[in-house]
Amino acid sequence: MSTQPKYQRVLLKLSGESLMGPDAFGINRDTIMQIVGQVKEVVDMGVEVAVVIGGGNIFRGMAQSAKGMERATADYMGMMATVMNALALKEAFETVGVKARVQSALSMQQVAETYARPKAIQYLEEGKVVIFAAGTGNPFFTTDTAAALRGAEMNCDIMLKATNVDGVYTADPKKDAAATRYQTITFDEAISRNLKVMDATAFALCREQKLNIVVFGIFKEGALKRVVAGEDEGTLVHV
Ligand SMILES: Nc1ncnc2c1ncn2[C@@H]1O[C@H](COP(=O)(O)OP(=O)(O)OP(=O)(O)O)[C@@H](O)[C@H]1O
Ligand SMILES: O=c1ccn([C@@H]2O[C@H](COP(=O)(O)O)[C@@H](O)[C@H]2O)c(=O)[nH]1
Repeated sequence: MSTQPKYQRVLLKLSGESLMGPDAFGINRDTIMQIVGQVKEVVDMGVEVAVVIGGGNIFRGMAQSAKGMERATADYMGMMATVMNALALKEAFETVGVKARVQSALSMQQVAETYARPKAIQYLEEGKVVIFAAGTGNPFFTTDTAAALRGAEMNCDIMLKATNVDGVYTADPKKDAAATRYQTITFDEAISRNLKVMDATAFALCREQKLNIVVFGIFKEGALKRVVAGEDEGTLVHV
């Protein structure tokens, strides 16, 4: 019997670093195909998937050259890094037979469509994966905030933050071996404890819009499907 999804429309936030796999920067082919395979599993369940992609895998490598630059200029470079990731993701989706469209918050008409909410919703209703690139289109923000924004605009049932850790911990698990994972946590607690898994602006927008989040590890086989089916996977951040 096929698994029934708990959510009909999801906003999947993929960190740029999740595309690196074992590499030091850039996009690892096997890793991107593994991620796309997980998304295909939930598309095949009939779930509508919107993706916001980060840029850390490309942008962190340029951090040295961004030093001394105006913050806004560096941020525009960061947003352009997310466009590169979005194009790579779209190609990867098409190789496994999943129709995908890229919409960019910054206009670059030869490269991608510019973000338009009604068109994006139409694509989702048609079963296409919509990849949102260039974050919010504004410097001083992050792609986590873009994910909260697009998740609310697309009327998504949940935001799924796919990352390289398997949930929200009492402290950064990469720095504190004694940190323990929450099964669930409220937005109020996550914000007041200053947990750095997501930025405070993104948490605050999700709280205000009542858009719950599941933080989970994308490298665990079948994790996305389990999250979408409502099984116990990762950490639920809720109102
Ligand atoms: N309390 C915490 N619980 C879980 N993870 C935490 C916590 N505090 C900090 N982190 C860190 O947050 C990171 C999650 O961020 P993520 O992978 O989404 O990166 P990002 O900076 O948003 O994306 P990108 O790579 O695109 O810039 C993890 O690598 C983890 O080490
Ligand atoms: O709305 C946005 C989103 C992103 N940026 C810039 O891009 C990089 C990469 O995004 P991550 O969320 O870190 O993956 C980010 O560091 C910002 O410099 C932005 O300016 N506005």
